[in-house]
Amino acid sequence: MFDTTPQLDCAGRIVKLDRPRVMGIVNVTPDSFSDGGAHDTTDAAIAHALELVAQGADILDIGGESTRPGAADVPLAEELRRVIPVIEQLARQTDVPISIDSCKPEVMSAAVRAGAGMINDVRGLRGDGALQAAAEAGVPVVLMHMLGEPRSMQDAPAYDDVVGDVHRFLAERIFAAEMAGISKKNIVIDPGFGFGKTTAHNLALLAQLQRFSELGVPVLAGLSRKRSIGELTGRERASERVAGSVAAHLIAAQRGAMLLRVHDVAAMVDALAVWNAVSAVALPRQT
Ligand SMILES: Nc1nc2ncc(COP(=O)(O)OP(=O)(O)O)nc2c(=O)[nH]1
Repeated sequence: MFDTTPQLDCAGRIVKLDRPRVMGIVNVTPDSFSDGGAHDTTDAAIAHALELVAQGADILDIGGESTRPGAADVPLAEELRRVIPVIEQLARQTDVPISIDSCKPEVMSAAVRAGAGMINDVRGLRGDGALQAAAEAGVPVVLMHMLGEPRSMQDAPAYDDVVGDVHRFLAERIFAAEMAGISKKNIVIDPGFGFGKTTAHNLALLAQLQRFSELGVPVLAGLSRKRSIGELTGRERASERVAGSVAAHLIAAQRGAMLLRVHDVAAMVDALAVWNAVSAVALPRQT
């Protein structure tokens, strides 16, 4: 019997989308908003990545440049220095698919050559050469919505209709990716929580997340430890936003998200264990 379950083929490493999957965040940066400096050497990043695998991560997302509001650009050579050794060594130590979180086409290409099987671009492949690099890499891509640039995106974000505007943007990026030769089965979309959005905007996007599944590709949600979670819970410190982040990602899963991008993998895996068990319960037929 042919298995028709959707899946992502990440350079031979398969992510089955039969249930929400957990993407573990590995920031090889000194300044990431919630864990900057914690894993910013090759050895520390690899150790952290393997810990996330042990906690149940289905994908690892390796990033060498912070995208937090106000973040400075990282030069190409420095970003390559940060992420490529991690990906090369990690790919030999785990079978878990590896995603590269970068906007630079040269980093995307080098990362895939080094063993990455997914490209995650917070700019939705809008950079010069990014679509071509991703098409040539032939791996799944995550297209995310961002309003403006990290430096200024949170200054005063405004939309006529945030859900409609983000929906249109992502539909356009899917079209652009397909025109560049990227197969639709290799496309994931992401509304970009916190990337040029107020908490009200993020709540509208989460409340109506189901609408994005209309675009016919898997949806990724990334709310982990973000400022909006802090505002809603009163948790000033990012590391104290685990429960709020898990709650938000469960709501995202309930509204169609198939990939959940989180720092706190063990907590998310436990929450999904309960969610999956309830989802598997056969409901009495409505008479
Ligand atoms: N697809 C996707 N990628 C992302 N990359 C980075 C961040 C920001 O989180 P983090 O990586 O923890 O922080 P920083 O960018 O400061 O390293 N959020 C997303 C997201 O929501 N979706």
